[in-house]
Amino acid sequence: MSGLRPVVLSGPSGAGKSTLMKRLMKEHEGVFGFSVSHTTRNPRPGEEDGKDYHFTTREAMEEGISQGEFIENAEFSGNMYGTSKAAVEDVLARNLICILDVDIQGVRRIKETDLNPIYISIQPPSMDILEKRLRDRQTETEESLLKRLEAARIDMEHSKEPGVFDVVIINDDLERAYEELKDILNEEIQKVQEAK
Ligand SMILES: Nc1nc2c(ncn2[C@@H]2O[C@H](COP(=O)(O)OP(=O)(O)O)[C@@H](O)[C@H]2O)c(=O)[nH]1
Ligand SMILES: Nc1ncnc2c1ncn2[C@@H]1O[C@H](COP(=O)(O)OP(=O)(O)O)[C@@H](O)[C@H]1O
Repeated sequence: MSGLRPVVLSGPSGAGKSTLMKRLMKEHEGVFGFSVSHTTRNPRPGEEDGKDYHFTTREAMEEGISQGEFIENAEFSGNMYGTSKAAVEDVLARNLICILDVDIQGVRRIKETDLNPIYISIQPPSMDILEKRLRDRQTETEESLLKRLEAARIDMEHSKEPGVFDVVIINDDLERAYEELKDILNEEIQKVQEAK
C-alpha cells in the first residue's frame, strides 16, 4: 500500500506530543509506526534504547551524518537529535503511518525533502502552564528546563507563521486535544484500516 502520508508532530518540549502520540498508537494498533530518532541526550528512567530513541554519542552521530545517513538533524538544548533515513524507511516498509516527533528546525529541514507529511504543531495553553508541566514531569535539571523554555518561546513564535503547520492544536484539555488530533488524521487512519 502506498500513498500514506507521514505525520510530523512538533511543538515545545512539554507541550504533550509524546502523551498524545502514545495514546494514538495504543488506540490504533497496527496503524502508526514511530520514527525512532537518534539523540546524544541521556535516557530518562523508563526510556528504552531503540524504542524511544537510539541513544548515541556525538562522535557516532556526526559520523552517521557525514555518511549521509540522516534526513535531518538539529541541536536542541545542548544535545544532538536527528532522523535517520532508516528510521523512516523501516516504518514505511511496514505500510504504517510514520509519525515523526521533531523540533521546529526539523520541520524546516523536512520541508526540503519529498516526504510530504501532515505538519501538526502541539502547543501549550500558555508559557506558565508549559513551565508547570515540565517541572511536574521531573525529567529536567534547572538548566535544561530553562533551555527548553527559551526554545519554547521561539517555537511558539514560529508556529504562528503562515504555511509552517497545517494545523495547530492547543493542548489544554487532553481529551479535547486528542479528539482534534484523531479528527485530523482520520482520513489516513481509514486508508490503513481499509487496506487490512
Ligand atoms: N530535529 C529533530 N528534533 C527532534 C528529533 N527527535 C526529537 N526531537 C525534538 O527534540 C526536542 C527534545 O526532545 P526530548 O529530549 O525527547 O524532550 P521532550 O520533548 O521534552 O520530551 C523535542 O522538541 C523533540 O521534538 C529529531 O530526530 N530531529
Ligand atoms: N492536556 C494536559 N493537561 C495536563 N497535563 C498534560 C497534558 N498533556 C500532557 N500533560 C503532561 O505534561 C507533561 C509533558 O507532556 P509530554 O507528552 O511529555 O510532552 P512533550 O512530549 O511534548 O515534551 C507530561 O508530564 C504529561 O503527562
